Amino acid sequence: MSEKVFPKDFMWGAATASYQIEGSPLVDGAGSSIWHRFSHTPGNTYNGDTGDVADDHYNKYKEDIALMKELGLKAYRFSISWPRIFPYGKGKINEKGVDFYNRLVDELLKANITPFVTLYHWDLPAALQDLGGWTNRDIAYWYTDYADYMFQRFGDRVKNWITLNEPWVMAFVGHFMGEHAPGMKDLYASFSAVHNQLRAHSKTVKAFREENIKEGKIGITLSNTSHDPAADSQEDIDAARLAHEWSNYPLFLNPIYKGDYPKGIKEHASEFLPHNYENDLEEIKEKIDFVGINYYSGDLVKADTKSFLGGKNVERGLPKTEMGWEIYPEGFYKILKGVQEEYNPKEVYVTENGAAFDDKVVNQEVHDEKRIEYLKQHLEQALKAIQNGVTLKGYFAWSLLDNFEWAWGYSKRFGIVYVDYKTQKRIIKDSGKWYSQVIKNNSFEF
Ligand SMILES: OC[C@H]1NNC[C@@H](O)[C@@H]1O
Ligand SMILES: [Ca+2]
Repeated sequence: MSEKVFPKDFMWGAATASYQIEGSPLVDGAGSSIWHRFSHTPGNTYNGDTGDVADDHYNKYKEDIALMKELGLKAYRFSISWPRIFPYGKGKINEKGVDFYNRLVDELLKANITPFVTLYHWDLPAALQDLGGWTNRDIAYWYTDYADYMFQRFGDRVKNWITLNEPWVMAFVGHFMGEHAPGMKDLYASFSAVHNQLRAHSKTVKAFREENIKEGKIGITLSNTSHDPAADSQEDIDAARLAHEWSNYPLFLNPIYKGDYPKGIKEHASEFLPHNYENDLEEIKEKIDFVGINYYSGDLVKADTKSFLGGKNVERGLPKTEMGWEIYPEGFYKILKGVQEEYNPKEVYVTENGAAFDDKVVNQEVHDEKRIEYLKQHLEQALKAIQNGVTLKGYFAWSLLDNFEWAWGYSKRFGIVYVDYKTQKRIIKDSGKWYSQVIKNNSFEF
């Protein structure tokens, strides 16, 4: 393979999530989600933004799939909204909710685009939160029943399944920092949410195997930030390693592949792990078909006794995206290489990578050269990872469309396609045009 071309059949895609793009959160019998509640609670989101309309994808999905086809996407990663299917999380099924995803999947297949379905991208049915949500051990059963029902209804057409999106963010930004739904600030609840998400994930993998879905593959998507020691001192090196074990793929892949939490977590955070967590480790250890890696940025970690796990993030002084995240492409390589070395997954997909910049429309065009530069720098690192033994099979740009960026509302634009929220008009940005050339050439050089 020439040094700039990706392997044949490399899976080029783009990613979105239900609450961020669909709108119509309570239409056609859908139940409320914790993000509907959180965004409707004053003070929680920028400008009081909510997912009530978002990109109106619930109604415009055909137009958006035509856009994906125009871009030449091979695959599309999206999430199913659990409360559209089970308005109360369990029990009563909402056929109209199932219907929406049936129409979406059928339209994707018609356009020859491979669906990659995330079963859970944070919009938990609010009724389950009233029962404790991810801190209630029974959620492992509620989630598995929901997932298994999705396998039964869509398994004939959907072959690639992701159980959870970024369980670390759900657990800690949602239950410790309080900046995401359900808005808790409780470290014990956070580790309980980690543990119950792992239990739910592995029970679901077992149920998936029993469904015998032809050519079916199941994996998990994990968030990652490349953490380097601020100085070449043992305490900074240790702090950076601990930050890696806690906030990156090891927190979940160590239990899944090796049957226990990472060493550093057991040494420094065992008091927060649920009582008798050891009894669940054998069940959590369950083979998966691929690992989904999300990557955006890197930081430096400096030893700091006042911070959780004894480390605080400091900056390198690199250029930043609109999110204030430093642009560190080398960290992408480190994360990809690291996951292969530490757990040797059969397959790896980059399930999210992208950047928010201050996009402006000029004569119906968006000249987002910074985003093209960001994507190119990161694709160079992804190709280098493949050339160094990483079993990387595909890459999903985050995101197809500008959308609801959680607590930041609509103030941060990650799309390769611009959305004018007043008119719901879509404009393919220069980065979208560039990305369609990458797909055509299977290379970032053309
Ligand atoms: O912050 C950008 C993205 N990060 N991963 C999860 C997605 O839902 C976010 O929009
Ligand atoms: Ca097992």
